[in-house]
Amino acid sequence: MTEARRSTGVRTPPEAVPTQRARPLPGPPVDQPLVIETRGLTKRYGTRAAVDDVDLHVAQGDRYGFLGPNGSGKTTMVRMLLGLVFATRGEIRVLGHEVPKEVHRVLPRIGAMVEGPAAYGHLSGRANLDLLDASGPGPRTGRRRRVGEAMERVGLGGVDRRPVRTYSLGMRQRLGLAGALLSRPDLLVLDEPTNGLDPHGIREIRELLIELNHEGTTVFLSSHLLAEIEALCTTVGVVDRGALVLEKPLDDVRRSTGRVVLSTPDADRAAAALGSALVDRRPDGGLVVVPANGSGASGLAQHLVGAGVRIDSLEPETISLEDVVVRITGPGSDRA
Ligand SMILES: Nc1ncnc2c1ncn2[C@@H]1O[C@H](COP(=O)(O)OP(=O)(O)OP(=O)(O)O)[C@@H](O)[C@H]1O
Repeated sequence: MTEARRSTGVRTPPEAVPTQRARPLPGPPVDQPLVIETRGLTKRYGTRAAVDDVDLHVAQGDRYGFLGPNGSGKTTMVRMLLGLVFATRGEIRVLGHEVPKEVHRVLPRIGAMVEGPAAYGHLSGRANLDLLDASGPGPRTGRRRRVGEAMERVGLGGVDRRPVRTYSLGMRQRLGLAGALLSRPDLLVLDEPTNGLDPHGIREIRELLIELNHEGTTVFLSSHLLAEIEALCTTVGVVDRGALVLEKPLDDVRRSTGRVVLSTPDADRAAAALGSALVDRRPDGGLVVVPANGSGASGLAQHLVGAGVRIDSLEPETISLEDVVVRITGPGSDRA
Protein backbone atom coordinates (compact mmCIF):
# COMPACT_ATOMS: atom_id res chain seq x y z
CA MET A 1 0.00 0.00 0.00
CA THR A 2 1.25 3.44 -0.80
CA GLU A 3 2.50 5.46 2.14
CA ALA A 4 0.97 8.66 0.86
CA ARG A 5 2.57 12.04 0.93
CA ARG A 6 1.28 14.32 3.66
CA SER A 7 3.36 17.46 3.44
CA THR A 8 6.19 18.84 1.35
CA GLY A 9 9.79 19.17 2.50
CA VAL A 10 12.00 22.25 2.54
CA ARG A 11 10.92 24.64 -0.14
CA THR A 12 12.20 27.73 -1.91
CA PRO A 13 9.11 28.63 -3.89
CA PRO A 14 9.89 29.72 -7.43
CA GLU A 15 7.60 31.83 -9.55
CA ALA A 16 4.01 30.69 -9.66
CA VAL A 17 2.85 27.80 -11.78
CA PRO A 18 -0.57 28.23 -13.41
CA THR A 19 -2.98 26.94 -10.84
CA GLN A 20 -6.16 27.12 -12.91
CA ARG A 21 -6.81 23.53 -13.67
CA ALA A 22 -9.75 22.50 -15.76
CA ARG A 23 -10.11 19.43 -13.59
CA PRO A 24 -7.70 19.02 -10.68
CA LEU A 25 -6.71 15.45 -10.10
CA PRO A 26 -7.67 14.24 -6.66
CA GLY A 27 -4.76 13.49 -4.34
CA PRO A 28 -3.33 14.11 -0.91
CA PRO A 29 -2.97 17.79 0.06
CA VAL A 30 0.45 19.38 -0.32
CA ASP A 31 1.71 22.83 0.66
CA GLN A 32 2.74 23.96 -2.82
CA PRO A 33 1.03 23.74 -6.22
CA LEU A 34 1.76 20.50 -8.00
CA VAL A 35 3.91 20.67 -11.11
CA ILE A 36 3.50 16.98 -11.88
CA GLU A 37 0.49 14.92 -10.92
CA THR A 38 -0.69 11.60 -12.23
CA ARG A 39 -3.76 9.58 -11.43
CA GLY A 40 -4.05 5.85 -11.99
CA LEU A 41 -1.24 6.03 -14.51
CA THR A 42 -0.63 2.65 -16.11
CA LYS A 43 1.47 1.45 -19.01
CA ARG A 44 1.19 -2.14 -20.15
CA TYR A 45 3.47 -3.95 -22.54
CA GLY A 46 1.48 -7.05 -23.40
CA THR A 47 0.33 -8.52 -20.12
CA ARG A 48 3.09 -6.87 -18.11
CA ALA A 49 2.49 -3.53 -16.37
CA ALA A 50 5.69 -1.46 -16.62
CA VAL A 51 3.90 1.31 -14.68
CA ASP A 52 1.00 0.22 -12.53
CA ASP A 53 -1.75 2.56 -11.31
CA VAL A 54 0.58 5.34 -10.15
CA ASP A 55 -0.62 8.54 -8.41
CA LEU A 56 2.42 10.82 -8.40
CA HIS A 57 2.61 14.25 -6.72
CA VAL A 58 5.57 16.51 -7.43
CA ALA A 59 5.20 19.93 -5.81
CA GLN A 60 6.68 23.18 -7.00
CA GLY A 61 10.16 23.62 -5.55
CA ASP A 62 10.70 19.91 -4.97
CA ARG A 63 13.84 17.98 -5.66
CA TYR A 64 11.90 14.79 -6.21
CA GLY A 65 13.76 11.49 -6.39
CA PHE A 66 11.96 8.69 -8.23
CA LEU A 67 13.76 5.67 -6.85
CA GLY A 68 13.49 2.07 -7.97
CA PRO A 69 15.57 -0.91 -9.02
CA ASN A 70 16.38 -1.66 -12.64
CA GLY A 71 13.30 -2.54 -14.63
CA SER A 72 10.87 -1.06 -12.11
CA GLY A 73 9.34 1.38 -14.62
CA LYS A 74 11.26 4.63 -14.06
CA THR A 75 12.14 5.35 -17.68
CA THR A 76 8.64 4.43 -18.85
CA MET A 77 7.22 6.86 -16.30
CA VAL A 78 9.56 9.67 -17.39
CA ARG A 79 8.74 9.06 -21.05
CA MET A 80 5.02 9.25 -20.36
CA LEU A 81 5.45 12.53 -18.46
CA LEU A 82 7.13 14.00 -21.53
CA GLY A 83 4.53 12.67 -23.95
CA LEU A 84 7.06 10.31 -25.59
CA VAL A 85 5.09 7.19 -24.66
CA PHE A 86 1.30 6.95 -24.47
CA ALA A 87 -0.26 5.62 -21.29
CA THR A 88 -2.52 2.60 -21.42
CA ARG A 89 -4.71 4.21 -18.78
CA GLY A 90 -4.73 7.13 -16.35
CA GLU A 91 -4.20 10.88 -16.35
CA ILE A 92 -1.14 13.12 -16.37
CA ARG A 93 -0.93 16.81 -15.63
CA VAL A 94 2.37 18.68 -15.90
CA LEU A 95 2.74 22.39 -15.07
CA GLY A 96 -1.03 22.59 -14.97
CA HIS A 97 -1.61 21.09 -18.44
CA GLU A 98 -2.87 17.72 -19.58
CA VAL A 99 -0.27 15.45 -21.15
CA PRO A 100 -0.13 14.34 -23.91
CA LYS A 101 -3.03 16.52 -25.13
CA GLU A 102 -1.37 19.84 -24.26
CA VAL A 103 2.24 18.68 -24.27
CA HIS A 104 3.15 21.43 -26.77
CA ARG A 105 2.39 23.99 -24.03
CA VAL A 106 4.44 22.09 -21.48
CA LEU A 107 7.61 21.11 -23.30
CA PRO A 108 8.96 24.65 -23.80
CA ARG A 109 9.01 24.98 -20.00
CA ILE A 110 10.73 21.66 -19.33
CA GLY A 111 14.37 20.70 -19.57
CA ALA A 112 14.69 16.95 -20.05
CA MET A 113 17.41 14.35 -20.27
CA VAL A 114 16.21 10.83 -20.93
CA GLU A 115 18.37 7.72 -21.32
CA GLY A 116 21.68 9.53 -21.53
CA PRO A 117 22.58 12.52 -23.62
CA ALA A 118 22.64 12.19 -27.41
CA ALA A 119 25.06 14.39 -29.34
CA TYR A 120 26.89 14.52 -32.68
CA GLY A 121 30.45 13.41 -31.91
CA HIS A 122 32.08 15.23 -34.82
CA LEU A 123 30.57 18.57 -33.76
CA SER A 124 31.70 20.69 -30.83
CA GLY A 125 29.65 20.93 -27.67
CA ARG A 126 28.70 24.46 -28.63
CA ALA A 127 27.62 23.44 -32.14
CA ASN A 128 25.49 20.67 -30.67
CA LEU A 129 23.75 23.13 -28.40
CA ASP A 130 23.32 25.61 -31.28
CA LEU A 131 21.46 22.90 -33.18
CA LEU A 132 19.38 21.98 -30.17
CA ASP A 133 18.50 25.61 -29.52
CA ALA A 134 17.56 26.09 -33.17
CA SER A 135 15.15 23.16 -32.95
CA GLY A 136 13.53 24.64 -29.83
CA PRO A 137 10.96 27.38 -29.39
CA GLY A 138 13.45 30.12 -28.43
CA PRO A 139 14.15 33.08 -30.75
CA ARG A 140 17.27 33.17 -32.91
CA THR A 141 18.41 36.36 -31.27
CA GLY A 142 20.28 35.67 -28.08
CA ARG A 143 21.14 32.10 -29.08
CA ARG A 144 24.87 32.67 -28.77
CA ARG A 145 24.42 34.04 -25.28
CA ARG A 146 21.98 31.28 -24.22
CA VAL A 147 24.31 28.56 -25.42
CA GLY A 148 27.36 30.22 -23.85
CA GLU A 149 25.59 30.59 -20.51
CA ALA A 150 24.40 26.97 -20.51
CA MET A 151 27.93 25.72 -21.29
CA GLU A 152 29.41 27.87 -18.53
CA ARG A 153 26.73 26.74 -16.12
CA VAL A 154 27.71 23.08 -16.42
CA GLY A 155 31.43 23.83 -16.37
CA LEU A 156 32.08 23.21 -20.07
CA GLY A 157 32.84 26.83 -20.98
CA GLY A 158 36.53 26.13 -21.59
CA VAL A 159 35.96 23.14 -23.89
CA ASP A 160 32.92 24.34 -25.82
CA ARG A 161 34.73 24.20 -29.19
CA ARG A 162 36.16 20.69 -28.80
CA PRO A 163 34.47 17.86 -30.72
CA VAL A 164 32.12 15.94 -28.46
CA ARG A 165 33.83 12.65 -29.38
CA THR A 166 36.77 13.83 -27.25
CA TYR A 167 34.51 14.42 -24.22
CA SER A 168 34.54 12.06 -21.27
CA LEU A 169 31.28 10.41 -20.20
CA GLY A 170 30.94 12.98 -17.43
CA MET A 171 31.39 15.85 -19.90
CA ARG A 172 28.76 14.35 -22.22
CA GLN A 173 26.40 14.04 -19.32
CA ARG A 174 26.98 17.68 -18.44
CA LEU A 175 26.46 18.66 -22.08
CA GLY A 176 23.10 16.87 -21.91
CA LEU A 177 22.26 18.89 -18.85
CA ALA A 178 23.35 22.11 -20.61
CA GLY A 179 20.88 21.22 -23.36
CA ALA A 180 18.16 20.78 -20.76
CA LEU A 181 18.97 24.21 -19.31
CA LEU A 182 18.83 26.15 -22.59
CA SER A 183 15.23 27.22 -22.17
CA ARG A 184 15.70 28.19 -18.50
CA PRO A 185 13.09 25.60 -17.58
CA ASP A 186 10.62 25.70 -14.68
CA LEU A 187 10.97 21.94 -14.41
CA LEU A 188 13.88 19.57 -15.02
CA VAL A 189 13.02 15.94 -15.78
CA LEU A 190 16.13 13.77 -15.69
CA ASP A 191 16.35 10.03 -16.15
CA GLU A 192 19.38 8.61 -14.29
CA PRO A 193 21.39 11.84 -14.76
CA THR A 194 24.51 10.50 -13.07
CA ASN A 195 24.60 7.15 -14.86
CA GLY A 196 28.19 6.16 -15.52
CA LEU A 197 29.74 9.10 -13.68
CA ASP A 198 32.57 8.82 -11.17
CA PRO A 199 32.04 10.17 -7.62
CA HIS A 200 33.52 13.53 -8.57
CA GLY A 201 31.16 13.90 -11.54
CA ILE A 202 28.18 12.78 -9.44
CA ARG A 203 28.95 15.45 -6.88
CA GLU A 204 29.27 18.15 -9.56
CA ILE A 205 25.89 17.29 -11.06
CA ARG A 206 24.33 17.16 -7.60
CA GLU A 207 25.66 20.59 -6.64
CA LEU A 208 24.47 22.06 -9.93
CA LEU A 209 20.97 20.62 -9.48
CA ILE A 210 20.73 21.97 -5.93
CA GLU A 211 21.86 25.39 -7.17
CA LEU A 212 19.25 25.38 -9.95
CA ASN A 213 16.60 24.26 -7.47
CA HIS A 214 17.46 27.12 -5.13
CA GLU A 215 16.99 29.47 -8.07
CA GLY A 216 13.46 28.14 -8.53
CA THR A 217 13.63 25.09 -10.79
CA THR A 218 11.68 22.04 -9.70
CA VAL A 219 13.77 18.91 -10.22
CA PHE A 220 12.34 15.47 -10.92
CA LEU A 221 14.92 12.77 -11.36
CA SER A 222 14.85 9.03 -11.57
CA SER A 223 17.60 6.89 -10.15
CA HIS A 224 18.28 3.39 -8.89
CA LEU A 225 20.95 4.82 -6.57
CA LEU A 226 19.63 5.21 -3.07
CA ALA A 227 22.60 7.26 -1.88
CA GLU A 228 22.16 9.68 -4.76
CA ILE A 229 18.51 10.29 -3.91
CA GLU A 230 19.33 10.60 -0.21
CA ALA A 231 22.05 13.20 -0.87
CA LEU A 232 20.08 15.29 -3.34
CA CYS A 233 16.34 15.08 -2.89
CA THR A 234 13.76 16.70 -0.66
CA THR A 235 11.03 14.20 -1.55
CA VAL A 236 11.24 10.57 -2.52
CA GLY A 237 8.91 8.33 -4.49
CA VAL A 238 9.78 4.65 -4.37
CA VAL A 239 8.63 2.44 -7.23
CA ASP A 240 8.58 -1.33 -7.00
CA ARG A 241 7.62 -3.43 -10.02
CA GLY A 242 5.76 -0.52 -11.56
CA ALA A 243 3.81 0.46 -8.43
CA LEU A 244 4.52 3.52 -6.28
CA VAL A 245 4.96 2.10 -2.80
CA LEU A 246 6.06 5.24 -0.97
CA GLU A 247 5.90 8.97 -1.58
CA LYS A 248 7.08 11.25 1.22
CA PRO A 249 9.35 14.15 2.13
CA LEU A 250 12.76 12.67 2.84
CA ASP A 251 12.82 14.21 6.31
CA ASP A 252 9.67 12.28 7.18
CA VAL A 253 11.22 9.05 5.92
CA ARG A 254 14.39 9.52 7.94
CA ARG A 255 12.60 10.16 11.18
CA SER A 256 14.01 9.70 14.63
CA THR A 257 12.98 6.52 16.45
CA GLY A 258 13.06 8.17 19.90
CA ARG A 259 15.86 5.81 20.91
CA VAL A 260 19.53 6.71 21.25
CA VAL A 261 22.67 4.87 20.24
CA LEU A 262 25.46 4.71 22.79
CA SER A 263 29.03 4.08 21.77
CA THR A 264 31.28 3.17 24.70
CA PRO A 265 34.43 1.18 25.46
CA ASP A 266 32.63 -0.11 28.61
CA ALA A 267 29.80 -1.99 26.91
CA ASP A 268 29.29 -4.62 29.61
CA ARG A 269 29.31 -2.10 32.43
CA ALA A 270 26.87 0.06 30.44
CA ALA A 271 24.59 -2.94 29.83
CA ALA A 272 24.45 -3.65 33.55
CA ALA A 273 23.69 -0.02 34.34
CA LEU A 274 21.01 0.23 31.67
CA GLY A 275 19.03 -2.87 32.54
CA SER A 276 15.82 -3.08 30.52
CA ALA A 277 16.49 0.31 28.88
CA LEU A 278 19.01 -1.51 26.65
CA VAL A 279 16.94 -2.87 23.76
CA ASP A 280 19.52 -3.90 21.17
CA ARG A 281 23.21 -4.30 20.40
CA ARG A 282 24.22 -3.30 16.89
CA PRO A 283 26.87 -5.11 14.83
CA ASP A 284 29.11 -2.02 15.11
CA GLY A 285 29.05 -2.35 18.92
CA GLY A 286 26.57 0.50 19.48
CA LEU A 287 24.05 -0.01 22.26
CA VAL A 288 20.48 0.97 21.37
CA VAL A 289 18.82 2.47 24.40
CA VAL A 290 15.36 3.76 25.25
CA PRO A 291 15.89 6.73 27.58
CA ALA A 292 13.67 6.70 30.67
CA ASN A 293 10.54 8.81 30.30
CA GLY A 294 11.38 12.48 30.09
CA SER A 295 15.06 12.04 30.95
CA GLY A 296 16.28 12.22 27.34
CA ALA A 297 19.88 11.79 26.28
CA SER A 298 21.24 14.16 28.94
CA GLY A 299 19.57 12.20 31.76
CA LEU A 300 20.89 8.99 30.28
CA ALA A 301 24.43 10.42 30.05
CA GLN A 302 24.28 11.50 33.69
CA HIS A 303 23.14 8.03 34.75
CA LEU A 304 25.89 6.32 32.76
CA VAL A 305 28.67 8.59 33.97
CA GLY A 306 27.43 8.01 37.54
CA ALA A 307 27.83 4.27 36.93
CA GLY A 308 31.42 4.78 35.76
CA VAL A 309 30.67 4.25 32.03
CA ARG A 310 32.85 6.17 29.57
CA ILE A 311 30.90 7.63 26.65
CA ASP A 312 32.38 8.00 23.17
CA SER A 313 29.11 9.23 21.68
CA LEU A 314 25.41 9.31 22.37
CA GLU A 315 23.27 10.01 19.30
CA PRO A 316 19.60 9.85 18.37
CA GLU A 317 18.77 6.72 16.36
CA THR A 318 17.22 7.51 12.97
CA ILE A 319 15.67 5.33 10.29
CA SER A 320 17.59 5.63 7.03
CA LEU A 321 16.05 5.69 3.57
CA GLU A 322 17.75 2.34 3.00
CA ASP A 323 15.99 0.81 6.04
CA VAL A 324 12.63 1.98 4.72
CA VAL A 325 13.21 0.91 1.12
CA VAL A 326 14.38 -2.54 2.16
CA ARG A 327 11.33 -2.93 4.39
CA ILE A 328 8.72 -1.86 1.86
CA THR A 329 10.14 -3.37 -1.30
CA GLY A 330 11.31 -6.64 0.25
CA PRO A 331 14.09 -8.88 -1.01
CA GLY A 332 14.16 -9.73 -4.66
CA SER A 333 11.98 -6.83 -5.81
CA ASP A 334 14.53 -6.04 -8.51
CA ARG A 335 14.40 -9.54 -9.90
CA ALA A 336 12.46 -10.32 -13.05
N1 LIG B 1 9.12 -0.86 -25.41
C1 LIG B 1 8.98 -1.84 -24.50
N2 LIG B 1 8.43 -3.02 -24.85
C2 LIG B 1 8.26 -4.02 -23.95
N3 LIG B 1 8.64 -3.92 -22.65
C3 LIG B 1 9.19 -2.77 -22.25
C4 LIG B 1 9.40 -1.67 -23.15
N4 LIG B 1 9.96 -0.66 -22.45
C5 LIG B 1 10.11 -1.11 -21.17
N5 LIG B 1 9.65 -2.38 -21.06
C6 LIG B 1 9.62 -3.17 -19.83
O1 LIG B 1 8.98 -2.43 -18.82
C7 LIG B 1 9.62 -2.62 -17.57
C8 LIG B 1 10.07 -1.28 -17.02
O2 LIG B 1 11.14 -0.78 -17.84
P1 LIG B 1 11.81 0.64 -17.59
O3 LIG B 1 12.89 0.80 -18.61
O4 LIG B 1 10.76 1.68 -17.53
O5 LIG B 1 12.43 0.43 -16.14
P2 LIG B 1 13.55 1.28 -15.40
O6 LIG B 1 13.17 1.32 -13.98
O7 LIG B 1 13.76 2.56 -16.10
O8 LIG B 1 14.82 0.35 -15.59
P3 LIG B 1 16.37 0.78 -15.73
O9 LIG B 1 16.76 1.35 -14.42
O10 LIG B 1 17.02 -0.53 -16.00
O11 LIG B 1 16.45 1.73 -16.87
C9 LIG B 1 10.77 -3.58 -17.81
O12 LIG B 1 10.33 -4.88 -17.50
C10 LIG B 1 11.03 -3.45 -19.29
O13 LIG B 1 11.54 -4.65 -19.81
